Amino acid sequence: MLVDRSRLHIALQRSGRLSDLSRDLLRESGLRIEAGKNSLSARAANFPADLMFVRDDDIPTFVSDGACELGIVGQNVLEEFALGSNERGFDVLAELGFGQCSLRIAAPERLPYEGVQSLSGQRIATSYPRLLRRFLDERKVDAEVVQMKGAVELAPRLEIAPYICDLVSTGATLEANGLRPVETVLNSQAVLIRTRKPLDEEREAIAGQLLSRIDGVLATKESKYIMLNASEEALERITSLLPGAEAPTILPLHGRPGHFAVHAVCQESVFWETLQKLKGAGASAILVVPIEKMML
Ligand SMILES: Nc1ncnc2c1ncn2[C@@H]1O[C@H](COP(=O)(O)OP(=O)(O)OP(=O)(O)O)[C@@H](O)[C@H]1O
Ligand SMILES: O=P(O)(O)OC[C@H]1O[C@H](OP(=O)(O)OP(=O)(O)O)[C@H](O)[C@@H]1O
Ligand SMILES: [Mg+2]
Repeated sequence: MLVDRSRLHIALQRSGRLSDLSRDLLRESGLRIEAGKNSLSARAANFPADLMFVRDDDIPTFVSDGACELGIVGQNVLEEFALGSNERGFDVLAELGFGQCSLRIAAPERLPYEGVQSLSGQRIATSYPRLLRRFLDERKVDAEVVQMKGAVELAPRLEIAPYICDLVSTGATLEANGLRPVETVLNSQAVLIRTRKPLDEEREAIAGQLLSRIDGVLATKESKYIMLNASEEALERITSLLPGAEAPTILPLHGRPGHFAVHAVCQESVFWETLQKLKGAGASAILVVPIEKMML
């Protein structure tokens, strides 16, 4: 079947750390996706979008070429790709808050390390040669970059290179291989990207619809709806304590003159400390409830 250009094409990782979370985000945005683990593509049953399940390394190319209008990929893969191309063919639309990891240089536990100059004249194994080279150049360190496709943590044991530069999140893989992180090259998370190639009017409208739903999903993840009661004198202090709430609604409480209900959408995390401060400022009957959907 040829590509249906009346639909939107979204490139997602087929199988790996970002796969389930990318699909979840689209599902939360209302797309009904019925695809088995082995499918290479899927049609959203209730939205004019087709999902393409590919290797994450291919996503920046597909989106830059316009083969897929949108894609979800880690900043690490995206920036490595961008450093190797003359023109930027994509725009980053949103940071998605999952797939957090860092590209870090690590050294064997037994090797002393006294800052980046310790890397001078040394070999460093990595799957991210361009990001690593940029890091070294910016610090005027002359080291040899050895490229590996995977299992980079094995390089010191195999005497391929004493240092490595690879993705780290918990640090468990480094520790299991007798390594410790010494430098951070890039902090990364999954991002939503779109092609810079112009879309026709119809697909621009479909993309706009999906993007506003995704914005809504991302906003609700952090947001909470707060309700509380307070006396008139305490209102100013209490509203100033509400995190990320712009214009709270203030309603008189029936049968309690001088007392009000305050309702607000807080677009930042609401911690126990905040609730304690609100209580200390005179708030009572404080309720914090999750928000299911939001369209800004
Ligand atoms: N330990 C980690 N914790 C959190 N996120 C990670 C971690 N390792 C990698 N990631 C993020 O998830 C992305 C995908 O990682 P994964 O290991 O599934 O990639 P891959 O093996 O290259 O997969 P593919 O088969 O698609 O090429 C990485 O590019 C990075 O953005
Ligand atoms: O700091 P940690 O939590 O231990 O995570 C780090 C590991 O995660 C990634 O590999 P992954 O497990 O995704 O396998 P891969 O080799 O297939 O990329 C990365 O390449 C590290 O090896
Ligand atoms: Mg890959």
